[in-house]
Amino acid sequence: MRYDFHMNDARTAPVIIGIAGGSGSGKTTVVRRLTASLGDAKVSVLEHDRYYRDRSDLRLEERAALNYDHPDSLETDLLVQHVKTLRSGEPIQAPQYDFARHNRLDTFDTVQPRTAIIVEGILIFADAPLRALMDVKVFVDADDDTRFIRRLQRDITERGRTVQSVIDQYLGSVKPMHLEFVEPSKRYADIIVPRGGHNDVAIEMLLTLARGLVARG
Ligand SMILES: Nc1ncnc2c1ncn2[C@@H]1O[C@H](COP(=O)(O)OP(=O)(O)O)[C@@H](O)[C@H]1O
Ligand SMILES: O=c1ccn([C@@H]2O[C@H](COP(=O)(O)O)[C@@H](O)[C@H]2O)c(=O)[nH]1
Repeated sequence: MRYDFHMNDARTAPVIIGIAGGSGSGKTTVVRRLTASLGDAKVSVLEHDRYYRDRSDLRLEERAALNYDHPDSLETDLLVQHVKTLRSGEPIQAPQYDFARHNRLDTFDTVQPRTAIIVEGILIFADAPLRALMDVKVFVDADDDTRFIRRLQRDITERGRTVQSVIDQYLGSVKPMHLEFVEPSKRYADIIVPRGGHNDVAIEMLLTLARGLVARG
């Protein structure tokens, strides 16, 4: 079978796979399965989350009150530049982000150019220049209540939040921004994975596609 998408047949550039979906939908789970299937040596992952803007100008309480689900909260231009750099075969310095303190760290991770570049995040399909770089666009879907429950558990155990703060943030910004920006961006997906990161049939099909693309690289 031949996969054309919008890429050249004589591929030398890496295949760029976008994994989008609402918060708690299972994106990270899908990325892990792709990485395990293709092999660490062939895959680099760039999380859009790394590119939340630096707001050291604000106090922690002020940063905690910001809307982190609007596209303007992210430095997407820098991510676009980094994806282009990786595509041209050069490594990049990806920013590190501290979710507990809602701020960029002043340390970076070196990300190497590899055969497959996975770009992951809630808002990656909401940005036209970023979308244009992707060869395959996957949207991981899950019911809103399921996503909220997962987020509640994750934010309390991993991101230092209280139950009330997760509820307030969800109702104040996560849910309205999801409806305004994330859900409508699903229309750009080539593949939609229903029921999140543990949908074995859908994920197996995605892995077969990805292995085929990487083998051509
Ligand atoms: N289909 C599923 N059924 C049950 N738990 C799931 C499923 N998909 C993901 N999870 C769990 O839900 C949590 C959030 O998934 P994750 O992949 O981190 O979401 P995201 O990266 O989209 O925020 C994780 O603890 C993960 O193990
Ligand atoms: O400082 C921050 C930055 C982001 N968030 C929230 O993170 C999620 C996106 O992460 P997922 O892993 O996709 O859930 C987004 O909904 C932001 O609300 C934050 O709380 N604080």
